[in-house]
Amino acid sequence: MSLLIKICGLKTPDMIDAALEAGVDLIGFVHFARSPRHLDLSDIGRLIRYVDGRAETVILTVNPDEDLLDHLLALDPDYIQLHGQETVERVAHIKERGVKVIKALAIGDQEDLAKVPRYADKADLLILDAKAPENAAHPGGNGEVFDWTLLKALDPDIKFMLSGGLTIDNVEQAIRDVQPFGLDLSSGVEVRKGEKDAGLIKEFMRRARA
Ligand SMILES: O=C(O)c1ccccc1NCC(=O)[C@H](O)[C@H](O)COP(=O)(O)O
Repeated sequence: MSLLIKICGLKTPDMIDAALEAGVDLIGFVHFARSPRHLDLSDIGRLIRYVDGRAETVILTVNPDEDLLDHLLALDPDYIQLHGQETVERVAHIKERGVKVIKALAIGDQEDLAKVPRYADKADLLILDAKAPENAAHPGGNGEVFDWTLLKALDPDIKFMLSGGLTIDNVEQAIRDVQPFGLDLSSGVEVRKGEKDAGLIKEFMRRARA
């Protein structure tokens, strides 16, 4: 089965077109004010309508309260991605609202693996991402790679998307070494923080699918 690939932090119809042409499966929009990829609700709604079912759509947010969740669900994304400290119970509750949930977990050391099986049982998709540096303004999208060898200790039946610092230079090695179910990336296909590049998207996808 081919790898499931998500690109996060798309902001314009042009870049959505580039991602769709390159064969990206999941298009991610960031709703987190401190991020250079942040979009307000009306822009996210407009871009979800632009995608119009040509790929699945994801709204990424961090520790959303019920009020924000109501607004996000009204935009009718395929997935909500939770990139904060949301509990397993919170994941289950959000799924009960009738949307698929992606849970991102930060992996920095062996201890971080302990929580993975519980979330894997509840979330529709799991992203294993690098821990953000201490002074980071946002918990993801920092271009940091974590030690992939940690994942050797994980139950091989757990499906996850590998994330954190993926680029055209390391994607082939990542696939070879980790053999993930999917890939998730953001800054690796940007020329500046928050600015995606069609050529990098195309080349990343070519190498990932090769
Ligand atoms: O991308 C952001 O700006 C962001 C802000 C707040 C929370 C999460 C965020 N991104 C999460 C993602 O899904 C990224 O794709 C993932 O962290 C990998 O990012 P990168 O290392 O830049 O490829």
